[in-house]
Amino acid sequence: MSALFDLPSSPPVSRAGHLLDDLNPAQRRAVEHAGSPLLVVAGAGSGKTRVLTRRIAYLLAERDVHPGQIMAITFTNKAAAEMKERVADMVGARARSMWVSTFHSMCVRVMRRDAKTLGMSSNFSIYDSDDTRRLVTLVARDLDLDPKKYAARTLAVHISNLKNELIDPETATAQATNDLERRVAEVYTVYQRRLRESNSLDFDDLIMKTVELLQTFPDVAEHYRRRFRHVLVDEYQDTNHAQYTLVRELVGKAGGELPPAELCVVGDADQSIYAFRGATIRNIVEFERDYPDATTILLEQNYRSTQNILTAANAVISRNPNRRDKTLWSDLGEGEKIVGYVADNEHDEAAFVANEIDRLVDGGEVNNSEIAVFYRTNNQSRVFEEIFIRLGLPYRVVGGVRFYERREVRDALAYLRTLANPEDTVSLRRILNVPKRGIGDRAEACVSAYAERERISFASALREAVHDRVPMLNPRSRNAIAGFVEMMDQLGEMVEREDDVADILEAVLEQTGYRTELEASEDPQDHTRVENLNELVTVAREFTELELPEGADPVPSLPAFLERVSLVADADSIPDAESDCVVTLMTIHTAKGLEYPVVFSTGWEDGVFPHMRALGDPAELAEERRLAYVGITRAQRRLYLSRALVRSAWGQPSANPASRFLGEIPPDLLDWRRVEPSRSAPAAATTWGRSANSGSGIASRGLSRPAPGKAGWKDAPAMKLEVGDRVTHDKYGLGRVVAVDGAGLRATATIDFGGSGTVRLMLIGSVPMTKI
Ligand SMILES: Nc1ncnc2c1ncn2[C@@H]1O[C@H](COP(=O)(O)OP(=O)(O)OP(=O)(O)O)[C@@H](O)[C@H]1O
Ligand SMILES: [Mg+2]
Repeated sequence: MSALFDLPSSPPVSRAGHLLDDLNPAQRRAVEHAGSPLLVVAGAGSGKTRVLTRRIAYLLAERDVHPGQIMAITFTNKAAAEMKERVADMVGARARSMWVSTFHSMCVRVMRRDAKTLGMSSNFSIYDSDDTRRLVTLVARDLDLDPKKYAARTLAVHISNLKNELIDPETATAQATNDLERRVAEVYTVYQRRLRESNSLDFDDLIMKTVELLQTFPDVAEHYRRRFRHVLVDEYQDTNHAQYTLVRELVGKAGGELPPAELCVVGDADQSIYAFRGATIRNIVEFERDYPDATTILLEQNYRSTQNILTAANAVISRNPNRRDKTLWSDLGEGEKIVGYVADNEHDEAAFVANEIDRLVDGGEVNNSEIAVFYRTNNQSRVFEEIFIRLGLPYRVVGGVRFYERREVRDALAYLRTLANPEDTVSLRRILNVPKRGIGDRAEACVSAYAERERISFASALREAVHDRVPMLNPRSRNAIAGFVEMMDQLGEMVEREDDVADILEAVLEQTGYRTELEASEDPQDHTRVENLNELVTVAREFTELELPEGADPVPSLPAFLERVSLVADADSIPDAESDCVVTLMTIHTAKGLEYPVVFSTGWEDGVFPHMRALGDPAELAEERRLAYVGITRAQRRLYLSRALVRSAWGQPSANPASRFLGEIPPDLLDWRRVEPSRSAPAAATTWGRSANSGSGIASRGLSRPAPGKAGWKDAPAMKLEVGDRVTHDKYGLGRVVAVDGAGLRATATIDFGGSGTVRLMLIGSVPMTKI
């Protein structure tokens, strides 16, 4: 559920009063502000996105700005579509001529129009991370690099980092100071040349080339600056250097013939969670230096969450060094306590979440669509899916292995991409022998070597092969290539005629024999593949039937379709609250900007969250803590934090201590439904024990409790503790008692063990703990 673009929708707004009525004074100032660059900085849920959307409406309704003069940048395509829809609700169809999109979609649009200026053709392909890796692999192989020493994935990350910093291959080469950097620069140089020969751009190029275009060709920059008089950016804390520069170029500088465009950015440095993509809070922190006449507005009231949730979030984030402290408050009341749960293992954790969802929904408090389950990494979704399926609980997983990443779908799209852009070598080589048609690796290598030697594209080299000009090629391969080229030419005629993309796709699946081969297969997986391909045809059919926005240039459906599928991101498949009544499962990264009445945030274990990688690295740990802050602040009314004592990762059960972030939440905000049983406190097993996996061998790791009913434990006196007592525990070390509950058999103490977290322990039995 995302209630982010909640403009008043009926009746159409025409008075400023209506647009400003339900804003607080600071928000109102941000909406009304005119002239100088504007930065709105504020913590989570304080209405930043609301201000941005409302500002657009205000510009149109009250400042006579034409929709065509507005460019707004959101973090996902879905957010962009929603924002646009809301504004269209208010001002009618003319809102359609605004550009509201992600950075990437915006750049595709610019590049389609102006690629020729950079010497490229406008039918370029967009390489996603998988294509990028394939091309890097090919390049590294051609350069004879040892794949063990230089993994394609790593090289690709380095190249991406360079591009995010707008460093071109020449500069990278000149700046390289060690062996790795030199290798990276070498691969980058060839990789970039190959991209160009393939008439393709990777994701990072979309931004970098657009910057290059604007910086190298003042008349092009001038065109966009004249057009876009208002630039608005949401989630500014997650922009990288390239995106920052792009915004600067679009806005233009003071002192020129044209005054700079009005810039409005909103963000929260505490929510910067994309450093691994080069995002830097520098952009937000130094906004006032970048734009000396800037105005900054702070928002302090949070309208999303209850105070308990906010206090917990504030407590966690306040542990980060070098941050500007913010006062964020809510008048929604204290609300429920945060529920904590310590599970035996990940199955137990999932069972707890599922039962609790059942209980909340049965009780009529919320419906499924108001509930989200978060985890740190995608692979954690599986156990939830298993149990949700078993219980018949409707859900949707956002992200993970996506439809467009499936092999058969990628193959089909590679055909379409090759048809749209014959120079697209990665796509062409992918489908050259799929389905098998007798063009083996050796033949491919001969063609590739010839292409490289003659400095022609792989597609041109294939044509040369048909005319027997490629050496070392045997006649059978040559015939196979001739057959392939002829088939592609025939399909290419459909593209020239601008047939519907769905018809072209159908023709591809039939003429290549791809579908027939899968249908004839005995493997049940192949039948699923046929279904996926049929689904792709349906997507294409729907796309063809989409109504064109008013005033939009009619574009042939093939390139437009390919562009659409290239830019689909995880977050674009977030269910709509109104139409899909499902529980949403996703990573915390994907949940950025969203809000849900009930949030289950799971896997709060050191090594899981914070991620293993971050444990020894203060900068990464700070980023994980920001992620914790983002996770907590998605919750409106109820927040559950859970962890598992043992979790299987890569087939191995491993015991994880509590996430250190749990220990940073004031204990009085937490209601522990189940605590970690102390090793010899078997009562926990009888009182709460509900391990979905007991007897799975995990007990041998010494984490399970002794079987209930063993002699002796009931007779042991309960340890006497009071709030404030200091204790030392065999496992957790030093701690301080923060609460004591129950008596006799039910006596428990909640103890703050600092870095090891806050734990509620049974006091009966021989607790491995001493009062000091
Ligand atoms: N003045 C207001 N009155 C009532 N509700 C408001 C007000 N401002 C914001 N809200 C509501 O508060 C919630 C959070 O707003 P919004 O999503 O815009 O915050 P944000 O600062 O963008 O959050 P995040 O940092 O998570 O992106 C939304 O449901 C929004 O409708
Ligand atoms: Mg927001």
